[in-house]
Amino acid sequence: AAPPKLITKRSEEIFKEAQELLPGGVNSPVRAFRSVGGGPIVFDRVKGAYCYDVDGNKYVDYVGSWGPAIVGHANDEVNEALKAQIEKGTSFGAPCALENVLAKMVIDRVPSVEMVRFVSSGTEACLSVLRLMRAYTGREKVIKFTGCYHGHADSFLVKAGSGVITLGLPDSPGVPKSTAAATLTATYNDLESVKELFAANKGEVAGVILEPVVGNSGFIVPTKEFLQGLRELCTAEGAVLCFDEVMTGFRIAKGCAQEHFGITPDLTTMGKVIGGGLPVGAYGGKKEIMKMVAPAGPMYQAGTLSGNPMAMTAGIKTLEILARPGAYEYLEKITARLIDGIMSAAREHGHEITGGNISGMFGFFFCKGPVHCFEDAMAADTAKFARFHRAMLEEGVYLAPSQFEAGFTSLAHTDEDVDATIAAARRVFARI
Ligand SMILES: Cc1ncc(COP(=O)(O)O)c(CN[C@@H](CN)CCC(=O)O)c1O
Repeated sequence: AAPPKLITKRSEEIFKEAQELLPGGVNSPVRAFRSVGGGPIVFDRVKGAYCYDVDGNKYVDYVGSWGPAIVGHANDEVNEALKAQIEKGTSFGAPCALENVLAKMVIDRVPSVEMVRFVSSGTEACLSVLRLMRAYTGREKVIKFTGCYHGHADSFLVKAGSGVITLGLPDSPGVPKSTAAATLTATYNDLESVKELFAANKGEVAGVILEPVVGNSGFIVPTKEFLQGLRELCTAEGAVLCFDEVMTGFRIAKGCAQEHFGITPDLTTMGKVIGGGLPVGAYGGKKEIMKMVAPAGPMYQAGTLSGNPMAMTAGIKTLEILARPGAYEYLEKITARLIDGIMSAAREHGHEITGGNISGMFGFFFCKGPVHCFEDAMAADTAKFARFHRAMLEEGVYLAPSQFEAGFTSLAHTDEDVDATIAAARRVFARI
């Protein structure tokens, strides 16, 4: 059957103008659709599981603003709470009780986090935690993993995963060689590669940072042995273990990926979900380490809008909704059905595919698999992914515009949405 005709005239006009105003026409690279081709869809509004573009088209949205929209876009309860707060002002630049409320909710849910500092993005949380690892240990080197992305601070743009890899730039221009030199890169799910780095840099490694479930090379799950091994290695080497839970936090489980796998990091970074769609990042962990942070301790870190009452309000309401009975069971049920349906549809039409989900985070690769690390993910047929992405847009399904990104569901996605998506995938796999 011929694909439905998708009218995107207004999107094209707006994006054309944007390209004269914003680098690449966007304020974040992945939004430009460069790795899937075709022009991006310009959103007019979002609600629940759906996004609506400026040409009046409606899509089931599996990006959800890259994670924050876990209780559904423009959730009525979140909006009500924000409307009430806005009357009291959007930013104080002074202490506010709401910061204590969200901090207590985070600390209650994540036992390894005894103290937390709010910032305004995941990048800010990760660059702060890097400085904290170094301040706490007095060491300078850090170990990260190929294909993991921790925001765009200089030290992390060394074989970063999201964005940089999608744009095919393994190292970003502008990152000083001296800075990059202090970042060691290992292979995900490969404990030997980490041991080698520790051995080659004896006593110099401040810490190890990783995505405890990778979302920035596509969806890649760690083995429990890998996480357990990292935990033991860091303890033995006197290095700090940091889980970057900006994407996995409060999505993989109520207590984050660290609860799901039963492994306890020393520090955790968070973002996305805890802002409920407003700008929030956070880093936290053992009091002994967090007490290094100014003004309690000597490590400086600050932010004008850190902990602002609007962002705290959205985060508080979002975590409240997620704490209701059955929330995570629901995310697991609909997301497992979605990814199983997509993979069955692919196989029915002879397409190689591998993938999976944990709770409301999922992903798939167009290759035989299994995919244990970024190097494995590079086998994926990205040209096929691009065709699939565009064809699914024509069917009214909005997927992450890169093979090297994960997908996200929400409490607003229904069985009907999932069934419609699987039916669309079946039609598309028959013709791509
Ligand atoms: C594990 C992890 N750590 C840190 C970050 C950076 O967070 P932000 O600075 O974008 O809030 C992210 C941001 N994720 C990307 C999605 N690949 C955000 C989308 C974008 O870059 O536009 C992340 O996934």
